[in-house]
Amino acid sequence: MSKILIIEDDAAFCQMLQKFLIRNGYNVEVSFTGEDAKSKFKESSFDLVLTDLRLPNYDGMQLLTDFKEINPTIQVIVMTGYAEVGSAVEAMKKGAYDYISKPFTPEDILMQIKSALNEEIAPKPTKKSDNTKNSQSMENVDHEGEVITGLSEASLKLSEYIKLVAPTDMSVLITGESGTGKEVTAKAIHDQSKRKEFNFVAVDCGAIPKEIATSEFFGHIKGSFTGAVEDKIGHFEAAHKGTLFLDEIGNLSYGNQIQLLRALQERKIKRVGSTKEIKVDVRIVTATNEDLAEAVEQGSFREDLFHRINEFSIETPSLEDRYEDLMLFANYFLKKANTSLDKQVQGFSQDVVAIFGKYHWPGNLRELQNVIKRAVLLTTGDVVEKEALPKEVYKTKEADSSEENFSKADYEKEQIIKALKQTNFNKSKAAKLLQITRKTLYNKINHYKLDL
Ligand SMILES: Nc1ncnc2c1ncn2[C@@H]1O[C@H](COP(=O)(O)OP(=O)(O)OP(=O)(O)O)[C@@H](O)[C@H]1O
Repeated sequence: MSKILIIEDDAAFCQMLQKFLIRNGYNVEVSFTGEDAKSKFKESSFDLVLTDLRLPNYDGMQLLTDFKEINPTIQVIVMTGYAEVGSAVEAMKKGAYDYISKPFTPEDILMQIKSALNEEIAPKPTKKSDNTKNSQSMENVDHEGEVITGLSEASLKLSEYIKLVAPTDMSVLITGESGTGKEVTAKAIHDQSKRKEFNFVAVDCGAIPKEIATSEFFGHIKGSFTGAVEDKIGHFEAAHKGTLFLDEIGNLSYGNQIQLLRALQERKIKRVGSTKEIKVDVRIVTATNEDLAEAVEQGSFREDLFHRINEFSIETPSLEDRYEDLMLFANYFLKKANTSLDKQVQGFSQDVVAIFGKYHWPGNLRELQNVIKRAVLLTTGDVVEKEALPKEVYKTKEADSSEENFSKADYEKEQIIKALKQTNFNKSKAAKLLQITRKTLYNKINHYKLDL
């Protein structure tokens, strides 16, 4: 049985990966820090190392060099963020076998491991969702994501809009704060459309370096540039007859916006290095947590493209706006965490329910999900207790005397003005800086009657 060492500081992710690999017949050890990994590596012999490059208090590249010094034949696969391709290439120069960009599917990592260990690779299933790999993450290892509809007015309205627009071919712009379920909404539109038998291709425009965006969108042919070692289809072709979901569309460079607009208008694309036009039939769904209309006014987003992608718009509500659904989501995330971490936590203590109700959840559903997953990991009893929650969830709004409120208000006002100045009065960016939602920022601007 081959022995694998995983080094990753995200404990929950690490354990999920460990379980998945154990289920696939490997002997797996994990380390959350570089120091620990090094001592484990010295003590016992491994066939393969799977390591993150960014580790607390340890340079991942140095760790790779150390491993290679101890055992020059060790196979190392590095896990990187999409934007870190440069360091991945450097890692390979230092002897890493390969790199894999996060998020990745379980099948992808399994294939790479098998290939590194020279094991036989089973043929990939040919189901339609194969091309949707960008939209999947390790979250899908243990649990097929369900979509919770919710019963609050805001949730019902969201479902109604999805139902209404899904069967049409209209392009949809989904706006909403970070973590409110924009991608889930885009997928629901696809699943309820006549395109559902074809691919849903999700692309995070914020994570694609602008130099490679053209080839990512439209593909390339072998030899068209250094590194184009074989023909590659782009996201447009992959989404043919299906749905192309462009997340964080506001992050596209101006040049890429022009290319995108042209492809949408002409419904034809050309791969980089090729003169052949290829017809594509894609429905476009986009998402942003920026104020695109403001970006248009400021000249950083093209107005023609804005209208082209915004035939219909949907706003995903913040968790604050769907508070009636909070425990519905909490219980669902508990079930999901139990499944992925192999735990049997039954519920939440009264204290925790009260804390959840008071907290304003700036990171919305994603934050709720992360808080619950972490809490499930830390819980040894039947129910999640306050101690398993991160402090910031229950340490808010505790000081409530009017004097404190007064000085707090002054301080808050000052911070808001400072953040707005710092971001050139871009409210989305200022809200991000202040770690509050855009809506909360607008409310506070009104509340303090700030004249901007
Ligand atoms: N209706 C829902 N039912 C179940 N889970 C949901 C639902 N909506 C969102 N989630 C979960 O909440 C998390 C955040 O959702 P999603 O990624 O769609 O948000 P987002 O708005 O696209 O985030 P970002 O702005 O950061 O890209 C995901 O893990 C998703 O599975």
